[in-house]
Amino acid sequence: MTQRSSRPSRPDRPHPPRRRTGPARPPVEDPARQAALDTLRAVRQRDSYANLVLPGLLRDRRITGRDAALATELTYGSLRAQGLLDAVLTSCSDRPLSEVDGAVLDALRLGAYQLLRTRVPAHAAVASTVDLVRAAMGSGAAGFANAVLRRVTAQDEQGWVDEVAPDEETDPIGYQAMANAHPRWIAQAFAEALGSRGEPLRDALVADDTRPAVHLAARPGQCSSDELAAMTGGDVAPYSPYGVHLEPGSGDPGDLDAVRERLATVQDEGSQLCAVALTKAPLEGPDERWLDLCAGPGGKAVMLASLATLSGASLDAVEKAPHRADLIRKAAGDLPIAVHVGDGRESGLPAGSFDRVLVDAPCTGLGALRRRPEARWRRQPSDVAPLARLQRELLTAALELVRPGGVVAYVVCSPHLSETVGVVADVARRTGAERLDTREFFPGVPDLGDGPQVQLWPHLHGTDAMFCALLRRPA
Ligand SMILES: C[S@@+](CC[C@H](N)C(=O)[O-])C[C@H]1O[C@@H](n2cnc3c(N)ncnc32)[C@H](O)[C@@H]1O
Repeated sequence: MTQRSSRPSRPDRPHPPRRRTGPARPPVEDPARQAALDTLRAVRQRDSYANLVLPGLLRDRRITGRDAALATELTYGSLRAQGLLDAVLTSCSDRPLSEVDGAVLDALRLGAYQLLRTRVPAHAAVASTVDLVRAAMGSGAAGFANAVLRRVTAQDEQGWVDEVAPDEETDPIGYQAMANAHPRWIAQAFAEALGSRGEPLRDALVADDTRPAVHLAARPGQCSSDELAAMTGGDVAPYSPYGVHLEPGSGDPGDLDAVRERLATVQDEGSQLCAVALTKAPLEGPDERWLDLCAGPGGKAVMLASLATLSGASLDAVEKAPHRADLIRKAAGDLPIAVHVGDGRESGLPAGSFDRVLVDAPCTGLGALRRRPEARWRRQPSDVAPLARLQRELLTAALELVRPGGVVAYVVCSPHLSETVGVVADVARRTGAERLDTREFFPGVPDLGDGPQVQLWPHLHGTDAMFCALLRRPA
């Protein structure tokens, strides 16, 4: 049980300034924090993706080495932890954060993150944040930031969690959600998928809150995982026959020779396993035509096309968004992939004409939150139902496009039951498709539960939380 700390009496809560006071100073000499702050602003104002904005900023400003590493840690960390940071900052401010200027709030989050979750000394975290605020907003805002952050220093992270989280005994999911900086509804969805509220949920949320390794996939037929590991200094992955892991923060993997020369792609090991599983299910009769029904930007299509080429099959790829179809063509290079721009639900491709079909359906992406720092606070519970409807329709279309006896892999990067077993059970019932024991096609991978589907987890497998179910169209 969590003991709630009795809070020491505090000085009056600081009031945020209503408007700028005093002249702004020239930019501070703190390129790492300035880059982090500018990225937070882009994410807040323009709904940008931090992992697209920050690398560009670092490149343009020629920020490298330790400064680049610090900027990355502070940016991604502040975004991941936003809900927890905001709960703490709310406790330290006399008015709702919605009334605090957005630029000041970005800086406060950056400062609070340093205080609660890094080893940056408290005085440096406060002073550097106050400098950033002064440079951008003037001395009134700087005074407000200083007062709020000084109050944050009153406790460490655990102390604040005990204060702002729901009681662990009466609301274990709410407590774990706050302690591990996840929205409650996502922690609830994880708990339902895990069938547990206790240790497994905590382990899953902790792993989801940790910066992941970069995963590479050696291109089948071009390079082995041993060769790729030797070329990149990485480690051969534990489960995927093509996988290599690189340390988190090993730089932009797009700069690696192996990636530039198309010997490897950047791809989560879980995605590799799902694509390979589709190719392993036994088939009676021809095995010549494969289809990727939701293919952009082409990660799994490249893996499938490489394997298809080795086994004498061909790959068609459907993608609804034209710019993502272009990405497939670009990723394919000289691999023969027939790319079709269109809706997978009515692709116009002949029914019953494919031997294997992948449906890597659009989803909430709750399984890849560790790779998209801001995503967990953007997604809403109301996103789930329309996606689940689309997923059912796409899976139904796939079972029409595959020939009798052919195999469909339904894959999502989410453990949410409405997107996973809910979709598969419903479509299998309505179409009469046979659900295969998918675990057989993930050889050597432990902790796959009772089947027949496979749910991977960051805390168990070191992969994104990918879901995969193989179905066979009745002969
Ligand atoms: C999860 S992503 C696929 C990732 C891809 N398989 C890979 O490994 O790189 C889902 C893709 O489906 C596309 N999509 C969304 N609705 C679609 C539809 N109705 N038909 C076909 N593609 C669709 C999205 O644009 C997105 O590119």
